[in-house]
Amino acid sequence: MEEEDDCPELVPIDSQTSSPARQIPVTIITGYLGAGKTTLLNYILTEQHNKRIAVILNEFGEGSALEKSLAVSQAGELYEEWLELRNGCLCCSVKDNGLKAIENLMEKKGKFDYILLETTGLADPGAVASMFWVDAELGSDVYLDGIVTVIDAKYGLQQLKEEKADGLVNEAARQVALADLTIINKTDLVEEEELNQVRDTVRSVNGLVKILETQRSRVDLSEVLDLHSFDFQDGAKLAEKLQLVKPTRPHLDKSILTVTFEVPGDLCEDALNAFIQDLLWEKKFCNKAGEPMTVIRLKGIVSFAGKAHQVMLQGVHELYEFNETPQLWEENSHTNRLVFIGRNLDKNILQGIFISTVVMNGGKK
Ligand SMILES: Nc1nc2c(ncn2[C@@H]2O[C@H](COP(=O)(O)OP(=O)(O)OP(=O)(O)O)[C@@H](O)[C@H]2O)c(=O)[nH]1
Ligand SMILES: [Zn+2]
Repeated sequence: MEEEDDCPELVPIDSQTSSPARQIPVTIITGYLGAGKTTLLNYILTEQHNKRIAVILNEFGEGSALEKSLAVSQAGELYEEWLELRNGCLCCSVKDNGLKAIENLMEKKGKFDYILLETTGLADPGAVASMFWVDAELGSDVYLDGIVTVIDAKYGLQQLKEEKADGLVNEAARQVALADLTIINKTDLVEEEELNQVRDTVRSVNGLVKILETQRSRVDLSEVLDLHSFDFQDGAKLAEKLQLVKPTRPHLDKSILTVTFEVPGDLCEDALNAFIQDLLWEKKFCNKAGEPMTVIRLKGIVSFAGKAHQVMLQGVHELYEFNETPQLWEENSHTNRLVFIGRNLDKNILQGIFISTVVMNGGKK
């Protein structure tokens, strides 16, 4: 988000003043136009009766000063709340009004157990995800549980392949790149062969993502809710997952893909900050063709010199953070694992820069 720069500095609120209430998970449901997002929401609402679920049928990301509604469902009843997204910087507008609206609503209607947020088909879920993430540090009532991307089995491939003018990132592919879970929906409309192509293409973009296949978005709810995708308490789970990631081969032109590498040793924290900022913010690193590498999603488990615990690295767009996990390193087996999802990524170049600038002693023992 270019607008980021215009945001006022946020000052941490004294966390002592707010009671240490349980945080409420937010799942972002995204996906291209007509893929089946609303169908999924409705399915979850009818299936899930034990949770008080708030649904934000919102068009965050469109950026215009329109009135937006916030629908809350409880035991089959639907409340609707209107909120106004004032003009101005998108991230501030979404952050201030979106989060405030949720918090106001909770004050009025009591706490929810869960929040589902449907973005518009063309929205960049990264921008929406950022609002919850940034606020987490400020002691927000809510936290981001995961990003779910619904894909149309029939038109998904075409949508993923569409080339954007001026080399802009294809929105459908970006949604897949950011997803923690993808749901390939409308499988009734395609033959096996076509479905395989969609699945392979999704996998080619995102080597980490879990893929489900559905009709009418009917999923096992336990596979969609409470993913804890950003939960650093669960560092072991991410470490395990990262080990299984395979680098992907591009299926699409100008495509987004996943690269991953494993490097032994300890890292210098300042150097890692510099590396990530050069990569995410400055776009300083280029592939062999001289095109700047663009990272949309970043995950890792790393070892900082002098720290006994494993550290989780998470990045969405231009935001990233490190968090110490409860996991301790085993003696002499400090292995840094990183996964990058983005465009124009060249694994060898990236790994080379990483080893020479971030790993202590340039990776030499
Ligand atoms: N054949 C078929 N149609 C489906 C399936 N799932 C949803 N649909 C239909 O596809 C259309 C779009 O579904 P929605 O759930 O509204 O999709 P959406 O992603 O919310 O759409 P937008 O909000 O407009 O971007 C509706 O007419 C659904 O009834 C499916 O599995 N098979
Ligand atoms: Zn919809």
